[in-house]
Amino acid sequence: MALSGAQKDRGELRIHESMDELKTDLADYIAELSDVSLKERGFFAIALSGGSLIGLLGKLCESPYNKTVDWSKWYIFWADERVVAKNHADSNYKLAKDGLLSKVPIVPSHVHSINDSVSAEEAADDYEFVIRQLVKTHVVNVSEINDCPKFDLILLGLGPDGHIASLFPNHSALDEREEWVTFITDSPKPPPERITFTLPVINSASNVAVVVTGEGKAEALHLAIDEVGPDGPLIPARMVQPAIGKLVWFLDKQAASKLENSNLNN
Ligand SMILES: O=C1O[C@H](COP(=O)(O)O)[C@@H](O)[C@H](O)[C@H]1O
Repeated sequence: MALSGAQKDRGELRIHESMDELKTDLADYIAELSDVSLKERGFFAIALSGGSLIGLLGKLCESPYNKTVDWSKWYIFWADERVVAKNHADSNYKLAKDGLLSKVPIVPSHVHSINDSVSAEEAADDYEFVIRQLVKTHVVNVSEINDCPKFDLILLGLGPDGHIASLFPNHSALDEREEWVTFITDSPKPPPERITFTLPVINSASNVAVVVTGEGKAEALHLAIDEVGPDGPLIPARMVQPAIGKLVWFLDKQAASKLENSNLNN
């Protein structure tokens, strides 16, 4: 049985007893958001991350989701991508293709991966251009409070250093306020060249889910969620603060083990 509760200003915490429970809850949550978006506006624009997240989405390829989800209306984006060839082991696209996209009937032209044949800077510019075109056709909604795209759902992982997408601690990319997609060439985690959604885009989404498992992320999760005082470190995950949208944390017990309030009850 999952523990669920709201943490003041830090969104909803869902702490799961087992990986199986977490995966089912995550699949239910995504399928439900997809239904709501399709009813409301006819499209579901979802941005994926890479890393361990994809392995946790596996239930979506299974019954009942593979039959009940209307995959034909899904539009896939990446909250961040490594600037490597699409068939490279480090590619977030490859990870998602192998683990999810090749197993469900998503329309190939709805899969918006980055241009892997140009520099990181050009890839970021190209990706932003693509999103701008899709905002014009309403495939991606636009925020009512700024001119940012409003993705129906952005799925994020969390690095042990507190990074989300490819926004790393103390990196100048965290200060980007104009661009929707930016690039870095000095990622502390290899590979060095990456593109990433900026904080304004992440915080303009209708829904943001951060999926975190394992003891190795417990300290970062504590710093992301608990009160750390004015002198505490401001890690990127703490800057995930949707302006209007809903923030949900999908956690296992190990990741939640350092939270001050991990015995949440509604
Ligand atoms: O490099 C990245 O790391 C984060 C976290 O990955 P994880 O394997 O520790 O879950 C991931 O969310 C991001 O998309 C990826 O590019």
